[in-house]
Amino acid sequence: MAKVAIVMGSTSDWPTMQKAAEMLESFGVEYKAQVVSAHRTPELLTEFSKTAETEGYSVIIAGAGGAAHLPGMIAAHTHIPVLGCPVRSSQLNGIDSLLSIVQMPKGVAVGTLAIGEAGAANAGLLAAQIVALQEPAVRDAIIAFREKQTETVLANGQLEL
Ligand SMILES: Nc1c(C(=O)O)ncn1[C@@H]1O[C@H](COP(=O)(O)O)[C@@H](O)[C@H]1O
Repeated sequence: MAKVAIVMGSTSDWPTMQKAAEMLESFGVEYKAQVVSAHRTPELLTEFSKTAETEGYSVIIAGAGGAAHLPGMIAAHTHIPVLGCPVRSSQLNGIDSLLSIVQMPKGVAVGTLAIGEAGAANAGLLAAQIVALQEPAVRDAIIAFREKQTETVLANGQLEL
């Protein structure tokens, strides 16, 4: 089965990025999580990005906060799709992370998700949807998840006002 890489700039990002991991687990998608920083471990970033394909990854989820150059720098080194997760920062509440990730120059793409845990969860969902193009079992699990979600919302929406 295709693997998903979850990388993050710091261990402090894990509570957010864990939401991506949980989503992938719920669909039975194999993943590996690790810390890689464009700023603090630049050589590891280059090695990780250049070997991602031979390591069997088909999607990379990259989360970082503040000056969040990680997703863009990974995308610069590989053609594998990169999903960028802006982690909420303490100073600017994640607006800095979002703007750092989303404003890529034409020709190098990062698919940017929303700030924080919901965005990270959706990165896991989107990565699973990409994997599902080749994996019928994952496709079935995603369809079942969406149907159950719709049923729950409809059931909970019966308010007596
Ligand atoms: N934005 C980046 C990068 C990068 O983009 O390469 N490396 C670390 N960081 C971010 O710095 C924040 C604070 O990190 P610490 O909590 O370790 O001080 C984290 O949100 C991390 O993603």
